[in-house]
Amino acid sequence: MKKPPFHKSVHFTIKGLMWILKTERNFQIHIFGLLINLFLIVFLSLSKMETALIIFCCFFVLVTEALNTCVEKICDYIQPEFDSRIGIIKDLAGGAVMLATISSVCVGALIYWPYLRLLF
Ligand SMILES: Nc1ncnc2c1ncn2[C@@H]1O[C@H](COP(=O)(O)OP(=O)(O)OP(=O)(O)O)[C@@H](O)[C@H]1O
Repeated sequence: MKKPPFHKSVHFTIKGLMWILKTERNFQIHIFGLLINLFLIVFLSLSKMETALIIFCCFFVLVTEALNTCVEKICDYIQPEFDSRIGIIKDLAGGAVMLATISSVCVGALIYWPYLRLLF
């Protein structure tokens, strides 16, 4: 198959992201989390390093959620019926999102705690 030109590849990628944004509830929740973090970054005037870490963590979770959705879609395509092997593959992909979320919450707590302690 002929490789599409660069601008077409970008278009397909954006199409994929718009699809997951419209259809996947968990991805929407993580986007909401990103927006809250962007607000806090501005509101608390975080340093460059803190901002970089927070943004990296938010996108780390979004990336794992997108990959988890890919795994789920592939599984549903190749095996729509109940299959314990498919179950463990899906559970593992979901586990990856959970690990990314736990590590991101830890980083967020370490960064935000000193600011929030001063506010309250
Ligand atoms: N074909 C299947 N065979 C066996 N177990 C399955 C199958 N499909 C789903 N499961 C089980 O149900 C769980 C949820 O799967 P589902 O495809 O509904 O994901 P989901 O609810 O959209 O998950 P997420 O919240 O991560 O997006 C899986 O983690 C797995 O344990």
